[in-house]
Amino acid sequence: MAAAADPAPDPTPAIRAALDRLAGDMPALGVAVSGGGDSVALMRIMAGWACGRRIMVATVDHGLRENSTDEARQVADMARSLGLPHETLTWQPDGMAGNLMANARDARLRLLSDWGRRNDLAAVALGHTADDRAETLMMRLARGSGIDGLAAMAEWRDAFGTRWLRPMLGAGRAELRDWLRAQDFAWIDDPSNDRDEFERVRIRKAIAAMDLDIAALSRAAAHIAEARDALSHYALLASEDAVARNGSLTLLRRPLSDAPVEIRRRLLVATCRWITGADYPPRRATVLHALDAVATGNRVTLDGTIIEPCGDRLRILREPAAALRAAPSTDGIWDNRWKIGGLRPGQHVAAVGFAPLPALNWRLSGLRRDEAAASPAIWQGDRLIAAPLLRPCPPFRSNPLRGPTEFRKLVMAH
Ligand SMILES: Nc1ncnc2c1ncn2[C@@H]1O[C@H](COP(=O)(O)OP(=O)(O)OP(=O)(O)O)[C@@H](O)[C@H]1O
Repeated sequence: MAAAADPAPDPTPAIRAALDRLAGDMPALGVAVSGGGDSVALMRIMAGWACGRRIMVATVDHGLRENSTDEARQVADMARSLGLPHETLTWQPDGMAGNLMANARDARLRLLSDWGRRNDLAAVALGHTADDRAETLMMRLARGSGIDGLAAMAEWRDAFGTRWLRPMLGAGRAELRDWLRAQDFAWIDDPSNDRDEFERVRIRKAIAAMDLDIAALSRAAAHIAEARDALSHYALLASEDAVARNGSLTLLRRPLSDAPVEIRRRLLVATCRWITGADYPPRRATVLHALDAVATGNRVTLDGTIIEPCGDRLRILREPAAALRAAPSTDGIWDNRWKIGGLRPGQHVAAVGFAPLPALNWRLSGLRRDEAAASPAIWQGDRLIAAPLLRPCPPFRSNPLRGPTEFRKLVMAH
């Protein structure tokens, strides 16, 4: 008599435990489901785990494959059968410039993030697995990435204004598919997962050819992530005296210059992102170059900011040229830095600029000239109505979008 095949191991208890750890007290959560095996498994596991929590499902239709609309509909049907509300979010690529996959991923995260905000979701869960983490680690090793890159895929991350959760990093892709098969649950196979022109597919095949242990690679990435978190804590300590004012930041030079280069790099990146609101850090080589210049007492520009040694301090402010390039705003959110209240129809926010400064007597504001030039002003056509940072002018109100808490978050960001 043939021996009965071993039942597929059940990956769900570990994933439910990860969900408890990452999202235990969140009342409402989203799950992003492409229809592939991993995210379908996650949706099914979350439906069973919900226990009174509101779980919503979204699929992004990139329109990049012929049947993408039909696939989104299939996911909607699966969600409905689990009693979960589903929404399809449509991406309209504006041209095909740049790296299509990276553009599609960023667009996907932005659409999902807006969806999460509209629906009051505390976080959105993604279906990345131990295989994804292992592949990312290998890709980044091959590119010579720094520690943040090698920390490949954390269990949670804040980006695009949303908290993303990855509760399945402890589970393997094959294990999840075995589980789905054993339960008779369907999923959609994406043919591009087999196309050699994608770096990830080539790496996946290389890992298989070398018979590398996915779980061990994934654990290595987790260890690197722990080391990265320790560095972030050290950086936070070195920046304890940071002062945020009028959209600029001042750091003490001493703890900075005494710190190892990686700590200084992390601080400069956090500072830059705090000022500009950029989703991604400036390139490593550019940051290291800026650090060298600053160490020798020079003023440099970095990614739309000015970094300036000033006695025992380092000041980082918005570069006026970058502020002048920022799109004029009619809703009050300007240059990804300021929220201006009290705008009337026909008025917009744009940089103060240099020309009108004498009329505003900017010296009374205590701001420096370049700081004043990069600050927000209310314009009617080409007439400057008010510059709230230079002189308070009700009914206009100005609030920076980020304060000291956001700075600390950015130092710890991954
Ligand atoms: N089109 C999409 N719509 C919604 N979520 C998506 C979409 N594509 C990817 N995701 C989310 O991002 C995660 C990682 O994306 P990735 O491209 O690695 O997955 P995938 O190959 O599409 O398949 P799978 O769903 O099996 O993870 C997915 O698990 C899913 O949570």
